[in-house]
Amino acid sequence: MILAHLDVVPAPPEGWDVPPFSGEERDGYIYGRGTLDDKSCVIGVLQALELMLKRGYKPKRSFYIGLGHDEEVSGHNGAMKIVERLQSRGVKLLFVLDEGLAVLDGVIQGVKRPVALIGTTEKGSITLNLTVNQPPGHSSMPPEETSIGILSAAVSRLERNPLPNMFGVGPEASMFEQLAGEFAFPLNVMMANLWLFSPIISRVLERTPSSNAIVRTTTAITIFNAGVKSNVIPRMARATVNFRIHPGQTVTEVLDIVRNTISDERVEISVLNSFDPLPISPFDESNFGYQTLQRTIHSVFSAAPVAPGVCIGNTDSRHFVNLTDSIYRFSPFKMKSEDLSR
Ligand SMILES: CCCCCCCC/C=C\CCCCCCCC(=O)N[C@@H](CCSC)C(=O)O
Repeated sequence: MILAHLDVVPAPPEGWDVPPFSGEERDGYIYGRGTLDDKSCVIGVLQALELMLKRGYKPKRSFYIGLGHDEEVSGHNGAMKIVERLQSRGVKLLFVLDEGLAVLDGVIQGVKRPVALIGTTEKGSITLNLTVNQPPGHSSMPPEETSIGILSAAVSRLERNPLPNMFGVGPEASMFEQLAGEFAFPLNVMMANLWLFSPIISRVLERTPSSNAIVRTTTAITIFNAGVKSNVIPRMARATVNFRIHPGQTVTEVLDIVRNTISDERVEISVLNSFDPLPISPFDESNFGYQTLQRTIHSVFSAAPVAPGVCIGNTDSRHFVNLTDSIYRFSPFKMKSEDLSR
């Protein structure tokens, strides 16, 4: 089954080089909200179908295409409905391919050649609302601590105390072991001997946001709200925090750590949504899905070695776990380090 999604996150009008829905082509790039996530995969799938139809191609086995329309808001009415329908028909899938990792070109420090990473698992996620309620008042007679001050301190504690570096206890270690030969000396030796060098490698990886994301559960403060008037101390302050959970941890473990870090009963913690990291899909030589994907990647990006990786973002494919144990996340485009912020 091949998945992609049509929806995009909202586009604020300001801050764009070109209008966000123009799809303008400039210097070899298509600009527009959702170009990478996930229009490129949608168009890739549709163009491939069109080409196969034109050529009268007859596939050896049947396959499904699933195009979701609400991936960015958890896929409740898209992917989840597709899964329900397939389950009601008793369908089992050989493998699922969805968006995800890509051909990384200069993204992994120390690796010269572009490398294709197939996401064989996906991080979990937990989103929390932190709320502080304190008596409101006039700014001329402020109390020692306000709802805003208490919440800011809690949020700051979360940022200053990241969750532990878990490198070596998760599947990201397999990625570095398989790519060891791509690094120059002495990194190649270190990557091939993680049993000895993982303490050093783990410290290096946490220095940049993209590699930090694969060694730990990350903490991102995404919404912060309080106050409506400059001379009024508000009753309520609220922040939303999103954690992406490393495959070696669970929602429950993360929640316990967060409670201990905040350690302030005035901060009410409520869970907006959560799910554990996804199971690791097989990537051995006998696995049909992984091997098919690897062969196909080689035929298009011939210079790129292929390795399994951890998808740091979430995809619709997580809803398919009861239909197959083989779920792969790969978007067929090259990504450079400057593209990571796009
Ligand atoms: C050693 C360095 C490795 C660095 C790896 C970084 C590679 C980054 C490449 C791709 C990014 C992955 C993106 C996956 C697709 C994410 C899609 C998405 O945004 N999904 C939403 C879903 C929301 S569901 C509530 C999300 O927020 O994750």
